[in-house]
Amino acid sequence: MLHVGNLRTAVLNWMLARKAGGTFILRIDDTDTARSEARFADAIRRDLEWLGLTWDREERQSERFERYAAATETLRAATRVYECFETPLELELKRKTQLAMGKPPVYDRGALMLTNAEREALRETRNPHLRFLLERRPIEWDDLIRGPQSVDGASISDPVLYRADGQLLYTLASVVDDIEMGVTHVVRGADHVTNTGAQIQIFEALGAAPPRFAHHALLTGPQGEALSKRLGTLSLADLREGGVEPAALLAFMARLGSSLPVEVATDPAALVAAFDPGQFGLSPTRFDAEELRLHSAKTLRALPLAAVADRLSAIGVPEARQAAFWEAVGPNLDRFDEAAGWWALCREGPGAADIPAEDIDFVETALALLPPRPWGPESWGAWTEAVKRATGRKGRALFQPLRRALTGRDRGPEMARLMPLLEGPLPASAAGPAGG
Ligand SMILES: Nc1ncnc2c1ncn2[C@@H]1O[C@H](COP(=O)(O)OP(=O)(O)OP(=O)(O)O)[C@@H](O)[C@H]1O
Repeated sequence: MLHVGNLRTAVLNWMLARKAGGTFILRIDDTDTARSEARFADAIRRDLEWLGLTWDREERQSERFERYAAATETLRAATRVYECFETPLELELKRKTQLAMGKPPVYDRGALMLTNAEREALRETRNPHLRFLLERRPIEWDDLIRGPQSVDGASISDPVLYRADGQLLYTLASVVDDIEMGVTHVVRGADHVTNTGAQIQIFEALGAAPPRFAHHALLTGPQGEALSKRLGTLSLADLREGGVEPAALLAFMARLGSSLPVEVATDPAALVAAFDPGQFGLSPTRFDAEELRLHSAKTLRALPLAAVADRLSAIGVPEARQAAFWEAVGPNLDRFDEAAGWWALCREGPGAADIPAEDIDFVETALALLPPRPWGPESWGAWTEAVKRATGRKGRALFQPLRRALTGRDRGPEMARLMPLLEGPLPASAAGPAGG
């Protein structure tokens, strides 16, 4: 399930591709046959579609195993891969010993020291895993976000390409794909910087020029704590169910931690046009779900009718009433699903008026002064003026009970706009339940 951190990667890649007029590829990394299920890929597609992050091509790694095997043979012929037999426990022990001696925990290439006889003996009892042999030299690239980068090949462990159970890992598969699919730019989180050093050598060993890389800062929680998939509330599915507007989430992700402000942007083309990877900083970017919710409410209120017409139809607002309804109710919403309650009020009335005892006589008088329907934009002003003259009440003491009588609520849309939409039955009397 995608979370906001993964989404950050998707949004930046999408903007880069769209701005350059390039091709945005959705690549499903499903080489782990045990863990890969169609429902996860479906959820990813659903999340991206919800946000409008359309892709031009889809590729699945599970259909390309023979390509990865061919690349492995190329590396084998060039003696750039070697078999290792250590168990995870043995590797952990080596790491601990190195750390205890104050050494960096880099794989010691013990497998290269084995004699043929030792190797044969190990093969009898263990399945090997396969490592890529790094050249121990500095690896350099000009990162589109981080600027000139250098990773020392001697400071990283030879990366594992295939695990002992035969499972192919992302490190090799993604390089092979990038070469064969003509990938020009790889944008991903800063957790991949070291990995990029290793992968650049794999590109070169396969005779290909590496693509351009951009590593964005990782998102953290509001207190700087790490985000992880396990923080369920930050999955896209949960944000969607929590009423976050897709346009708001997109704009938030497109700008957070950049030199441009997070603004209400109901048209993604504007975000794409202003995008430049150089605008993003290196320090971790704080993500605050509460800020996102506020930004979402602001975005929702700014959405034009055309952007919400389908959803208004879905809650039963007829086309002819949509413009007036959205004008009245839209500016008052925090999340779209609240609109259904307001539409129910328009259709069905407020139900029991539930007027406080001290206001019952006042509301009784007021209801008798209601102008006849149909109500227009002037009706609220005319009614409240008449009630004011008849009762002498003014300000909050005048308006609040009248709002409550007509809507059953103490807060809500501007009454002058809402009143013409109220078609449902009104309270028959201030004290009793709604009448016909
Ligand atoms: N907190 C984060 N902030 C920004 N980007 C992130 C964050 N976490 C992951 N990413 C990015 O999301 C992309 C997908 O990464 P990956 O599948 O490893 O996600 P993950 O959530 O870290 O997964 P896992 O829990 O399986 O390690 C990568 O580009 C990675 O850098």
